[in-house]
Amino acid sequence: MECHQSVGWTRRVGGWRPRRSCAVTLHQIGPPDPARLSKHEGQHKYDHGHALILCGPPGHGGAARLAARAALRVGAGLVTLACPAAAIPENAARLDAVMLRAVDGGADLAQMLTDRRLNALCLGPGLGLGPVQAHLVAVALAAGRAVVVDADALTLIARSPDLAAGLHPGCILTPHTAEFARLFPDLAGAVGLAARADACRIAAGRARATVLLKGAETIVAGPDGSVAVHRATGARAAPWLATAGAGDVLAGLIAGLLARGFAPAEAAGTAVWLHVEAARVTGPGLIAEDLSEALPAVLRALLRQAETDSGSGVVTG
Ligand SMILES: NC(=O)C1=CN([C@@H]2O[C@H](COP(=O)(O)OP(=O)(O)OC[C@H]3O[C@@H](n4cnc5c(N)ncnc54)[C@H](O)[C@@H]3O)[C@@H](O)[C@H]2O)[C@@H](O)CC1
Ligand SMILES: Nc1ncnc2c1ncn2[C@@H]1O[C@H](COP(=O)(O)OP(=O)(O)O)[C@@H](O)[C@H]1O
Repeated sequence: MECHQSVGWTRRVGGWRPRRSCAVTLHQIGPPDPARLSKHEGQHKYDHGHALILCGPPGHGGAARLAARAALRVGAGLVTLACPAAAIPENAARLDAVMLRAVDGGADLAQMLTDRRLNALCLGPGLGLGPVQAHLVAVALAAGRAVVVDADALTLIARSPDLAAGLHPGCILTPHTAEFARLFPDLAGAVGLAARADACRIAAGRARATVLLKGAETIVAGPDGSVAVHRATGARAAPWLATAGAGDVLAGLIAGLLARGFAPAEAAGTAVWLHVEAARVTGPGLIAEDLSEALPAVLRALLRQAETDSGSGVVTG
């Protein structure tokens, strides 16, 4: 899709401004390559990575649990939920395949991250907005892992230039419109696809990270200036995604794909497509819990199509 929008920045009085009037290609995010999502004979769980999902205090764990289950469903080999010790009983009662570790602050997290096999983190869903959580975000960013920065972690970063300075190219920021406005107030208010894409591209350059701006038209912009869009409109409409926790599931999907070794922009685009496809498979009545449960059918259909296209007719997955 050809889209008239700016490329590059120019310095003007009052700060950086996008350069206008160049035409760049806004890539459409389509179905992922099934070969990237399959698992092969002879591989073991550590070949598919280990995602760590940070969780908030007792009574606030639902969002992180949704993310953790999505990370596991999309194929991360292992997923661990790190929560305050006081929240272990609640989470243990609600989780089986997802593992649990007590993390009461930044020092505990730093100790845990000495295990290099924990290769992807998810920060923010239901995390909380206090100083303990801010320290967790600082430690997680400093660890230099692939990181999904969502929900409360975005709000903390918007409040703290020091935290924002810790962002790096391994980060994927996943704001909804209000979170985007908190992070980038001067870029908020863009109306229309081209303007939103432009705002997202500038934000990614500024953050030195991938930015995924959520909505019926979701934009994924990389720090290298690349921009892509997934349009859940028309034949791919998914209005039942407007439900509490859908964004937490998306964050978990991205974290799971990062654990599997996907690069940030590829993880973001693949997750957005799978998320919408899972919503479309489920249809009316969808709640966030349904998205992960719909994933096996979505993945199987993708893999079956690939087998049919290659002519073998055998689904190996
Ligand atoms: N089941 C759960 O445990 C859930 C927990 N959640 C957690 O609740 C915390 C607060 O997240 P919220 O996003 O609700 O709240 P926020 O504190 O980020 O802000 C929500 C406000 O932003 C406005 N807004 C504008 N555009 C919006 C958009 N596109 N999407 C959403 N809000 C928009 C809304 O009107 C609302 O007043 C996070 O930690 C989040 O992870 C939510 O994700 C919902 C589900
Ligand atoms: N009308 C819609 N059409 C398509 N996708 C939508 C629609 N409304 C919301 N979504 C998607 O659902 C998710 C909602 O995320 P978010 O706003 O963070 O909610 P929550 O914080 O409750 O998880 C995003 O991925 C967004 O793109």
